[in-house]
Amino acid sequence: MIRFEQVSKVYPGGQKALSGVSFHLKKGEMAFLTGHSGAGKSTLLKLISVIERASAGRVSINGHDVAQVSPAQVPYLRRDIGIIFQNHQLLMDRSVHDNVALPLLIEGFSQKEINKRVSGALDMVGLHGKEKHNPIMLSGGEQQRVGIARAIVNKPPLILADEPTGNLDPKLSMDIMGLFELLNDAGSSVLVATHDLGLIARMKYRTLTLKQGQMLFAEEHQL
Ligand SMILES: Nc1ncnc2c1ncn2[C@@H]1O[C@H](COP(=O)(O)OP(=O)(O)OP(=O)(O)O)[C@@H](O)[C@H]1O
Repeated sequence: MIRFEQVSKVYPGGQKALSGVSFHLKKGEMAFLTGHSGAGKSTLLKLISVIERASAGRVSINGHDVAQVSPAQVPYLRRDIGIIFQNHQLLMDRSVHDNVALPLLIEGFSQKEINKRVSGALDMVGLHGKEKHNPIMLSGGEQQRVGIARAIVNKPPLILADEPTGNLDPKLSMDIMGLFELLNDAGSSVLVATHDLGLIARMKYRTLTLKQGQMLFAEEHQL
């Protein structure tokens, strides 16, 4: 599904974020991505979602080299990726319903289908009944869950989550991880970047570890 071959990223200004990173996330696999603050986790997710481009090496999704994807094609590639950002990136002047509906509107679903799916996604993240609220009226953890509902509402084949449980208490964190497991069981590939070693320890998934931009462990089966 996702393959990195000797990928490096240097930001304009010379900040080296990734060096010679190689790994393969298989179709239907769920894995964690960990490492200290600044190790390059967000950068790695941004290269997959083509928010940033690699400085060297090859990033491919389903066998397609993303370097060949033109800026005009990027939105089509992103339709298949549910991205959960650290800072939610919600539209604060729109309702919770409108925020979650966004990926479905872009795909041209009918209003009836949109309402059904939005309601289902909000149920899944425990925000039933908050449709009409404005995100500004919600707590940080609730806003995070709106971002999660938006990322999963169109059941994308790939889910990328950057610290998805950062603002959530342990119970809610496990519920959200359970939700990712459900989506994984239904066929989505899932990559979760997190500092939360406790969370990783509780769940038996492969862990990709970054240290100062280099991949330390990317074994196929690490239990
Ligand atoms: N847009 C940018 N411009 C310049 N440098 C950047 C940019 N984004 C990230 N960096 C740098 O790249 C390195 C890796 O950052 P990245 O955000 O990928 O780390 P991270 O592992 O996700 O950290 P955190 O856990 O704190 O979110 C850091 O040294 C950071 O300062």
